[in-house]
Amino acid sequence: MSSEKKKVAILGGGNMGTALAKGMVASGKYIPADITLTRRNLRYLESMEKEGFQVTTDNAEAVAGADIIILSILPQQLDNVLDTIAPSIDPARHLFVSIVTGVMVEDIVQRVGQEVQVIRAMPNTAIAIRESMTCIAGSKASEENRALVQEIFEAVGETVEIEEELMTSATALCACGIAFFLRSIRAATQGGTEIGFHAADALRMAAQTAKGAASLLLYFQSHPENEIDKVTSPKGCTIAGLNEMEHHGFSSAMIKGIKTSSLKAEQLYHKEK
Ligand SMILES: NC(=O)C1=CN([C@@H]2O[C@H](COP(=O)(O)OP(=O)(O)OC[C@H]3O[C@@H](n4cnc5c(N)ncnc54)[C@H](OP(=O)(O)O)[C@@H]3O)[C@@H](O)[C@H]2O)C=CC1
Ligand SMILES: O=C(O)[C@@H]1CCC=N1
Repeated sequence: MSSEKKKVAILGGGNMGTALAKGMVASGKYIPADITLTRRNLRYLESMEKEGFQVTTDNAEAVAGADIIILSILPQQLDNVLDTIAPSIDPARHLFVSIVTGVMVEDIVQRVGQEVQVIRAMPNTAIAIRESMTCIAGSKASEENRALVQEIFEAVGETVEIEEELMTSATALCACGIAFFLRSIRAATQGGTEIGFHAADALRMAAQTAKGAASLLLYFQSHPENEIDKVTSPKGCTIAGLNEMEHHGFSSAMIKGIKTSSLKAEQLYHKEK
């Protein structure tokens, strides 16, 4: 069966669940009626319902009507949801995709049955505009199901297949990474405002500059230092500013932040057990 024909239940229609649903529809491979979103407070899904998505508070009912179940609740909400849906799971039909941070495939199958196929995916919020970097791990799933999940996420951005043991690292680098790069754009905006631009103009200028920097790397497939070397004129203002940032720990702060996020991601589910 091709992915277009599959019915999807997204359990946890919050930030990621709704962004993923919108991205899937924007890809043209799904229509809103194919996708059911669940959450306890349906008031927040009214706009999705108006767009034609199915919405319900009943996770078991959503599972019963779907082929692909996407877990998009918080780590601390997972056990409760899995226990509720366990009786409705048909391992021959259902494919589970978990985007829940810090939860291993083994954690899920231990709760719902070893025969259930589970693939982990770690997208980021750019999935809403089909620009996600999604890391996928599911070496125990069938090739057909892995291809299916890859197809879903390739329609909403770039994908890379990784070993599951690297999933928390992927979370820090790519999912949390959106916030890290956004904060650096905000900082650039603050600098731009201090040197003369209105904040809104500075933000637009900084965001397009950041997009240009990332695009250079992706287009030329080059190393950042190659591109930096082209900007830093001898005795110039770029190297003066860059070195000042490094004296204040710019690279070090990013590296330490990513390591801290990765450690935290690892503890989100297991620490509370
Ligand atoms: N935000 C991000 O950038 C990324 C997040 N992730 C992971 O994705 C998952 C979701 O994150 P995010 O969307 O940001 O979190 P949100 O808190 O925005 O979404 C979680 C949703 O789950 C719903 N929920 C809670 N309990 C239940 C339940 N029993 N049944 C159905 N729905 C329920 C909540 O709604 P209500 O309270 O109304 O029930 C809420 O809307 C997390 O595990 C996170 O770690 C992964 C990649 C990126
Ligand atoms: O902050 C979090 O825990 C989630 C996981 C990755 C992005 N947001």
